[in-house]
Amino acid sequence: MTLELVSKTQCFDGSQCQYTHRSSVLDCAMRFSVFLPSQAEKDQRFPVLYWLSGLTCSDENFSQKAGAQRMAAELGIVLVIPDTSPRGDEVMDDPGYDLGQGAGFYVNATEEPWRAHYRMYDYVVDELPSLIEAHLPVSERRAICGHSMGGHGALTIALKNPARYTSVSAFSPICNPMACPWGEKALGAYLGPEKSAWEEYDTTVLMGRASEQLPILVSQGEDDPFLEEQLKPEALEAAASAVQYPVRIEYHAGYDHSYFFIASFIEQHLRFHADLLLAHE
Ligand SMILES: N[C@@H](CCC(=O)N[C@@H](CS)C(=O)NCC(=O)O)C(=O)O
Repeated sequence: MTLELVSKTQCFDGSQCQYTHRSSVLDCAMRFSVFLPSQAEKDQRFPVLYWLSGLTCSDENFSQKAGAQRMAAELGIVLVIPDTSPRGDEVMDDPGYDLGQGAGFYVNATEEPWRAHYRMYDYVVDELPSLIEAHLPVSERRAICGHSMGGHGALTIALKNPARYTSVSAFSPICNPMACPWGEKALGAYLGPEKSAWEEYDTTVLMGRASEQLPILVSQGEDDPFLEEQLKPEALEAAASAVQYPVRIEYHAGYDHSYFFIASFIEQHLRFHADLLLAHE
């Protein structure tokens, strides 16, 4: 597997980079972004925080709007920001913003016409970390965080793979995709009508099946227009309390669903992960 550097920009004495590569899992060319703290060029290996973005995003939204680089540079954490779906002319798409390209939902699709390329779960869990760990100055300590659809991705991936991550956090996650319009549309298309297949990608269900508990932090804006219909943090609270899974859910008055909210609390999330990522290094 080879990586091609497409851009490198100095930022807080480190570098903000974009790479492309051929993904064998997704069977298409993919681009992702990475922030490397300055010390990363001096033979040190750094832990990684994977960021999963939401609907309509590419690797650029978080890189350009969250303002995460200053703290990542100070803490000594590499940020890896994948795209949100397979891409390209040969990849199936949908006219809606909430299905197809930009809306991969971090699942492995089993249904036609999606199954050929839409395998974002395997891409984020296996292929991308293998690539990053083979080519960049990183350790095997990983944490994962995301927003909205990406918050759903981060939580489900961490719950299914607790040994791979030190910690997980989410901004405004889709907590119960089996019971909201975004989730019903995407899971129905990618996984088919059988709802037992959807359970594999629903945080509220996976929480009840977890054999190991990871530290979880969730931040939610109270003025988020998607809060009641799509995000349903109360379903996550109920699922967590039913199995005594200690989830820290913090509500913030006045904040909406945008990157202005993320920018306001990203330092807290980075410090939360740093405490665990750097604890046993
Ligand atoms: N109708 C909205 C829904 C999509 C949306 O709100 N996307 C969120 C994630 S769920 C986002 O991060 N948008 C990109 C941005 O704010 O930079 C749109 O088309 O932008």
